[in-house]
Amino acid sequence: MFLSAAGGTITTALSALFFYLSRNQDAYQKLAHEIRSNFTSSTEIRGTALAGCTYLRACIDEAMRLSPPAPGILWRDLAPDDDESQPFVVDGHVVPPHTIVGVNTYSLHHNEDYFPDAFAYRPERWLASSDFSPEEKKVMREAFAPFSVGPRGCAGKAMAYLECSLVMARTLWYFDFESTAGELGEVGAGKVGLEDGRERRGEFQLYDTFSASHDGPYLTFVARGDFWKDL
Ligand code: HEM
Repeated sequence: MFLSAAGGTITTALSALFFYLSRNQDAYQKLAHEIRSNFTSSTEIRGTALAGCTYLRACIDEAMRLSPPAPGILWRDLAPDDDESQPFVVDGHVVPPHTIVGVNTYSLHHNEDYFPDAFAYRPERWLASSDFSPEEKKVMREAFAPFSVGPRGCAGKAMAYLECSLVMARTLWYFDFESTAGELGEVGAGKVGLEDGRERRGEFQLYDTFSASHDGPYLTFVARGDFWKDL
């Protein structure tokens, strides 16, 4: 359980992050600038300085919003020791005993009522300084649930953010990257002619098994000067 919770989810989160950054130059340039101006050597890329990279966090959250590593429905019902003499009420609806209920995370994250411009990769929506109103930001924050919520939510959330942050920040320290030329560079992307809902080229495609699986992305990395010699 621990390995499957930690491994598949992290690889999907990182793959989605690389995919969206390779296709959104504005976000890529802002993130590369944040990493390359906040640190003076690769060994500094850790701890509170890394946690303080707000654009990096926004990029990670926006990738997990668009392509949540656990994209399906996390079913719930009353626990055996819950008091069934009291009605189980969800958002004003009485749910009869022994009924399972759940919310699909992919749908939640693409609901225009919660996320304006829901299919666009816009890390700015997570920044304090963004154009979104405080009310819009509050709604988005509350509707964002890649790790689920409550007592059965993800036990590894902090580690997940640390892993994603470290991998992306250190990659951008040592390399530039872009989508690989030709057909391989399109692996993982939506395409006209695929099944309904999979036609958006800019969207990283997920296949919901127990946790999500995916294809690609294939990227080409170019070393930045001589920095790689520290490795
Ligand atoms: C981006 C990465 C990750 C995402 C999106 C994610 C997402 C989730 C979600 C949605 C659940 C709730 C499942 C449910 O309610 O049925 C969960 C549970 C869990 N996660 Fe993660 N996870 C991630 C990384 C990790 C890592 C790195 C670890 C461990 C180091 C981990 C350990 C766990 C464990 C142990 C549970 C079960 C908690 C419980 O049932 O009490 N996860 N995760």
